Amino acid sequence: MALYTAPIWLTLFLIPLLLVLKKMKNQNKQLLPPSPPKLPIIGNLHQLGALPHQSFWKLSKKYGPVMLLKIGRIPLVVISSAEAARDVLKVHDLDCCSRPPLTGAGKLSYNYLDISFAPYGDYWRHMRKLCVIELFSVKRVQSFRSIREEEVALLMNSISQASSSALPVDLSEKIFALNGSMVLRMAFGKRFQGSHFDNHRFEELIDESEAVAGCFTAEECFPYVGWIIDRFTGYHAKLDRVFYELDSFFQQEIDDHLKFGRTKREDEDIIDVMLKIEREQTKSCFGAHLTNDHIKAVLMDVFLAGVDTSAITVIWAMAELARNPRVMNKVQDEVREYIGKTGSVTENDADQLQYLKMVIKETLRLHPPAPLLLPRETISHFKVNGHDIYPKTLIQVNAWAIGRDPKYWKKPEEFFPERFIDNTVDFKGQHFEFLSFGAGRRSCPGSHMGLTTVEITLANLLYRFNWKLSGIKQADLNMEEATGQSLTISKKTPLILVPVNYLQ
Ligand code: HEM
Repeated sequence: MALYTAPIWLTLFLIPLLLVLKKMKNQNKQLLPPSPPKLPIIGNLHQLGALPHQSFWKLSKKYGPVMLLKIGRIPLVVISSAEAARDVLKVHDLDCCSRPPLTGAGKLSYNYLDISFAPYGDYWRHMRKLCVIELFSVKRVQSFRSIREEEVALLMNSISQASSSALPVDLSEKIFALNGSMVLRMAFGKRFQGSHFDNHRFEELIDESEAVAGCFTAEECFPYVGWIIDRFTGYHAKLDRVFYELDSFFQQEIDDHLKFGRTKREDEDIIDVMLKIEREQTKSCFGAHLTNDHIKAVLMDVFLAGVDTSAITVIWAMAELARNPRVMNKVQDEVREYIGKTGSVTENDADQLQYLKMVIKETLRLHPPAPLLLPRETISHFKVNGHDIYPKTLIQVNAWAIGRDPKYWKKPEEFFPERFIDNTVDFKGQHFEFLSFGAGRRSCPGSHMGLTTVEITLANLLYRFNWKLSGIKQADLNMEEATGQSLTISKKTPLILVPVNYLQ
């Protein structure tokens, strides 16, 4: 009996042991992406630099297009080629279409009730669908047309005054203010000039919100000790202040819209639309009722995603044109020939200007406002280029580096809009060498609104004025990127140009 039981016990012991050993062997076979050397505790944090997309680009030349970094305890995979971007944003889109739970984003989005920062799931799907249909559709964008045309006309008048005295204008300031006004009017249906909450404070608030929303706290990167750094930098106090200011502002606007006797407007603003949905909704929409917090979270998205991105694009475009007179003359000829002497460019006109569209494309290739898109978080395990990527990994796609890669672009550093003649490559999410609006499930739903704003602004600036540099040569125009921003990157120094009236 003992003779036979011994092998049975042995087998019962051996099988689990073999299984454990096999699992360990498989685990050893896992192929993580190459990594630059790390330091204890901080990992690769010291290699991020002031402009992470540029640092990642340099590192990727040595460590490849799929590269693993550690930011404290957080694993981060940086994607730097069109092929790997296709794998991540198309083939494995579903495996990595969530967003990391960032403290700042969580607070400013009323615990992820928005679209941009909400984790992937039913709620995000419903909310995104609702906003795509109700807020970002071609019809809705069209309904805001008069706002854009009026605001652009006001800007042209103010530049015209400066031009009559041959004064230089700070175009960066003016373009940010223009976009701020447009978004405020689209969201709240009124202008804020001269009030306590004027454009200047609004712009500051957007910058401050982006700075606290788009980054990890030290506590998230370094558990146990990070909170000391956060206390030292005043992160939470800053976040609370920004949240309080925006929240009271949004609440007041919602209350004003709910006031009895408010005159009904023909063109609904974003609060009108959201309040209508709140009134008419069926409970099944989100499994819960749409509340004021949902509305405020969407407003937050519209402000954070909608103001900076379009303004940054217009400013880079004007900077590139100012140092490329050949392109400047060609695009101005196109606009002026098409418009004649009518005095201004309408949105219908702007839509017909093919070379202008190429100028915008070329600007977005070289200067994508969100150079690393928005961070994604993986939901499940998958492989890219044979490398294992595990759940809860942060993914950043370096759209900026891919847009400058000589593998896909001839003379990539040159501002040459003609590269898009007879070229089907576009930024609509199907060509992974050109990712200014992202791709896949989390791609930008506001691209039509953004592009319409950029086109009408640029077309009028180019039609109404000739532009001269203020006391510097073209080659000396500062084209550096600003540091200290988190989600979007703008031009470092203000763009100062001298306007000369074309229509005397
Ligand atoms: C030139 C203008 C714009 C550019 C270049 C731009 C670019 C982007 C990029 C790169 C992303 C991230 C995509 C990804 O993670 O794959 C994004 C997301 C987003 N954008 Fe835009 N954007 C622009 C204008 C706008 C406007 C005007 C709005 C709305 C008013 C908007 C709303 C959003 C929202 C809500 C998301 C988050 C989508 C999600 O997570 O599901 N964007 N945008």
